[in-house]
Amino acid sequence: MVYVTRVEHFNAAHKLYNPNWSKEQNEEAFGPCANANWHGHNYELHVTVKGIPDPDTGFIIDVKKLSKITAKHILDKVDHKNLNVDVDFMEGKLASTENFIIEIWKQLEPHITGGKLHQLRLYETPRIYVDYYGE
Ligand SMILES: Nc1nc2c(c(=O)[nH]1)N=C([C@H](O)[C@H](O)COP(=O)(O)OP(=O)(O)OP(=O)(O)O)CN2
Repeated sequence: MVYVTRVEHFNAAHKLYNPNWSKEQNEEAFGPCANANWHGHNYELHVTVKGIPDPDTGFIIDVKKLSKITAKHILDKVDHKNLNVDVDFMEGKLASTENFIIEIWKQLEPHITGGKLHQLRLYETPRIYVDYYGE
């Protein structure tokens, strides 16, 4: 089994806010990321597909095609957008990195052909990232 990874990047704005909580509770939980404090991140998304290389191409999946699939189903919807307001698949979700990666998986996984989606890694900042394996 071989694992091939394509790295993508995008910029998006968000705030961390629980609508069921008071302003004070949100500030307590999320600090400067809460309430009206919209801010942006330079996200980096690592998409890893596993499989056996095709004997004719040597590819599990052509990473150029993988990049186009990711662009169509994720990047075109989130790049330069507000995750709390503009992104249909984040509607009703708290825009944490954890929730975001789960929703990205749901959008992307059905469109991966050839290999199988193995892992997503999403960097919110160079010091904060989450991994997700679809379970
Ligand atoms: N478990 C999580 N914790 C936090 C998340 C998250 O998604 N999951 N997100 C945030 C905020 O979005 C915050 O904006 C993170 O950015 P920042 O404070 O700039 O993060 P850094 O630690 O990289 O920056 P420092 O300057 O090193 O503090 C908070 N928590």
